[in-house]
Amino acid sequence: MDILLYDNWERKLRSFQPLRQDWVGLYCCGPTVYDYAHIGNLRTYLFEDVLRRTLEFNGHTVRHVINITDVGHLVSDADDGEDKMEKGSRKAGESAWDIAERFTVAFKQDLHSLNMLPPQIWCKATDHIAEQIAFISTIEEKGYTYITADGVYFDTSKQDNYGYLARLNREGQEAGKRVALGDKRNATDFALWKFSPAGETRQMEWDSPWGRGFPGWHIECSAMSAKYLEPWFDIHCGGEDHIPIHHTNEIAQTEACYGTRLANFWMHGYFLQIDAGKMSKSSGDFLRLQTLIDQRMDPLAYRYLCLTAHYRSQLNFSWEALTAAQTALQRLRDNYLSWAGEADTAAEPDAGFTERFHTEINADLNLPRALAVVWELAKSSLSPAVKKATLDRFDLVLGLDLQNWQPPQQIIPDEVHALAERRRISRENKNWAEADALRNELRELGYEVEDTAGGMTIKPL
Ligand SMILES: Nc1ncnc2c1ncn2[C@@H]1O[C@H](COP(=O)(O)OP(=O)(O)OP(=O)(O)O)[C@@H](O)[C@H]1O
Ligand SMILES: [Zn+2]
Repeated sequence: MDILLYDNWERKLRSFQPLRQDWVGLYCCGPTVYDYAHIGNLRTYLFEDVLRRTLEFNGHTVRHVINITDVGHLVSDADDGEDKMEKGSRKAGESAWDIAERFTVAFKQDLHSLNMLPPQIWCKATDHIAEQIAFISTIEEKGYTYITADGVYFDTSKQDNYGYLARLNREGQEAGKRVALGDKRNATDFALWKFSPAGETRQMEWDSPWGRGFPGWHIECSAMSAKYLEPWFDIHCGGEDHIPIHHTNEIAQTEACYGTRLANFWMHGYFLQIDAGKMSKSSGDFLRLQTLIDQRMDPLAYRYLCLTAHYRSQLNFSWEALTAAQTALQRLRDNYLSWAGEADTAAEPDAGFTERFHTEINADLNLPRALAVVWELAKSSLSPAVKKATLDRFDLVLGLDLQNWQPPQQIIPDEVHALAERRRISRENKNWAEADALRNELRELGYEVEDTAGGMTIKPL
């Protein structure tokens, strides 16, 4: 079945055809690890996870790469200001290397809690300084760079189609920003390598042919995607904010270096909003996955919530919407569990429902409509065994981990524990009448004690 995906380069739905027979290259711009990820960032990774699962559902083998930006992403996307890592390090009172490690671990844990498939390749910017320097050297040899007092810059006027992804109006930008150009030749020029500030030692800095310093933010993605995929690969993803600067500049670099525009498809996840504004790490006021868990929300309820909105529309977060998602997820789990309990034989997924679900996910990941198919399946008159088998198949894409869900263990009140303990002591003292009376008292409270070789267990009746 054809897969239609919205390609932001051509600004239209295109039929997806892999560039190679053996794998599909999928590169997703990763987090800048100066703080915890917020649930907005995680929405983008959830969209990418569903994309990967959809490709796999269609029989493709995906080579999925996520990078970790642990150096070079400046506070301003216009290559000004402090490195977010150095700033985060000061705020946390820890070294930049330590916060990078700590927030990378936390990020991977978040992906795991949301049941995202780990990429085959994780790669971090600071492990690939040599590759980035080599990349810049090639661009320099090809005549696309110039050097200013603070770094090596990419001269965007050398490329006729610079900014095509974002449909940038370059003349307008030049006119508007001329005053703030500094040493840059064009408003859209960007840093490939920044020099360490004179007289200062940064925590993260390296020698290079141009001087001691650190790579610009965009070069890591061009260098690492070429290394782990190819200079020209299938699908490149990120959040919608990456379109005008980060992805535009990645394309410029790769085109200058290899003469290809990096990826065949450019796909972007739209923002999670809060109070009608973008949820943002830099604003300091954001919700983490842990914040939701602290409010007794299941991380997979957030996954469900994200599935209810198309990735190309913004989603406004509210606690009401999350609670509704948690209720819906729980209903689905209860349904699934009851089918699993009734199904005495294994069955094949229903072909008609599977085809409809497949059609929706292949229509540019229309998960809201795919979820509607799920609920129709739940209400259908199919046998429990077939419903379960069909939903198992769908869950390969939904990623709600239905198979592994267990009803939470009931919490046994202290009073019941205390009675059971008294009964244990009565038995130890061979006071059988008292032990029996206590057993009856426990039954009246709705609990059964069982004496086992290893002690006793208490179960609700
Ligand atoms: N509110 C949001 N909703 C969805 N995706 C987002 C949101 N904010 C950022 N993203 C995406 O999350 C991914 C990780 O971004 P990154 O860690 O670089 O965030 P950041 O730019 O440092 O943080 P912020 O923009 O929140 O200050 C990127 O693909 C980015 O486009
Ligand atoms: Zn990137």
